[in-house]
Amino acid sequence: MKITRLTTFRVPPRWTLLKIETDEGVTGWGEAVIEGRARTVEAAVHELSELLVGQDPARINDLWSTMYRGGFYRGGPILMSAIAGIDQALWDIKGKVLDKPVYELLGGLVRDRMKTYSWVGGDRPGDVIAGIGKLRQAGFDTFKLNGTEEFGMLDSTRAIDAAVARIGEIRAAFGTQIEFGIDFHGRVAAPMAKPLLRELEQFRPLFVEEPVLPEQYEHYAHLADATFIPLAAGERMYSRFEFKHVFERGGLAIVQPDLSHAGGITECVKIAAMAEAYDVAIAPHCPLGPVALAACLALDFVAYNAVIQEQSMGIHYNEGAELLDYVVNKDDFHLVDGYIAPLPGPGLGVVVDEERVVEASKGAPDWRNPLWRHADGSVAEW
Ligand SMILES: O=C(O)[C@H](O)[C@@H](O)[C@@H](O)[C@H](O)CO
Ligand SMILES: [Mg+2]
Repeated sequence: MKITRLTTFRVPPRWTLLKIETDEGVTGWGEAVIEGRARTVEAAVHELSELLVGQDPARINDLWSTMYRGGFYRGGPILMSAIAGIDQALWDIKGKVLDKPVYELLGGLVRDRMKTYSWVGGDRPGDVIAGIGKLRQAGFDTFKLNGTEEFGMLDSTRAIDAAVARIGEIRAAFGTQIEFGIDFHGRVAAPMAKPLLRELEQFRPLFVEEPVLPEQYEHYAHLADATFIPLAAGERMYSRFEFKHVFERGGLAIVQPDLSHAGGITECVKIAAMAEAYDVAIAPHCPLGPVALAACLALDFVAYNAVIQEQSMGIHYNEGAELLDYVVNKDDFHLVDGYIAPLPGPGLGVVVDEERVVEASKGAPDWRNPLWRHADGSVAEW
């Protein structure tokens, strides 16, 4: 079998679906995107296709090494997201050829169902109480919200109190009937992370995510020494070669690689194994589409230390399309009490509605994240 063509479809809300075709009619799908730089990753995919067309899609490990090592420069969000989407599609092809779900090819199920969580509150953690109430009726009991709005390197007591009050409202409204992670989203700098974590400790969040920016990863260990709140990060780390620094220094209780940013299934299976060796849990990041989620689930069902899965149903980014809009086998993604069963189909287990994808790709908007500024006019981390 030979790879014949790679086609990319930038579609609302902000995803890029990649289709890899072969000379025997088997096609695989992946999701190759960095949110906000879709065209850049798309260009990287088509540059990498020079290494793929004419090759045997079964040789995923060699194709992965060729893409990662063959171009001299390596790593980072653009190249690793391009490789990730291609890797997902190659695993999809392999599973379809062998008529097996990817998790079977990776050693079979380690669990019968996977816990998921749902976002509430949006960019500016607004009315999360109503959001949680609504989602609880859908069976969710675990949520994630942004912990702050713009936050200065040295911010006021009032800013800390506002963040704390919002979390306090959640516990007051729902007690311990629910769990929630708080995403600092990299908005909080090292000087403010410790005081903010201290004030939030009383509410026992499930985790605090990106407590500082990923390039400040050496602070994770210090922050972990100062708080009992489990710390999580990883969506802006792109390979096992980055994660190793975090494992060696410690500080993260949970790592959150994104299966569409950190090199795909091939790479994230390795990251999960490294994490387990350090007794670190894995909770794959996935604010994206159905193929990215299916790739996460392929990992979740084979990694012992996978603890919870982000999924984007109803997420504040999904304007113009919802998680399952491009999926034919929607029922396979049905959640029961927030849990999802293994996708039964071969490969990644997603039947893509190609006609809908092609239609949606016509004139797809270029999504950009907001550019925030502090009161003094300086750029604020979004
Ligand atoms: O935890 C999450 O889902 C992420 O922080 C998410 O908000 C961002 O990755 C966003 O998708 C970037 O455009
Ligand atoms: Mg996050």
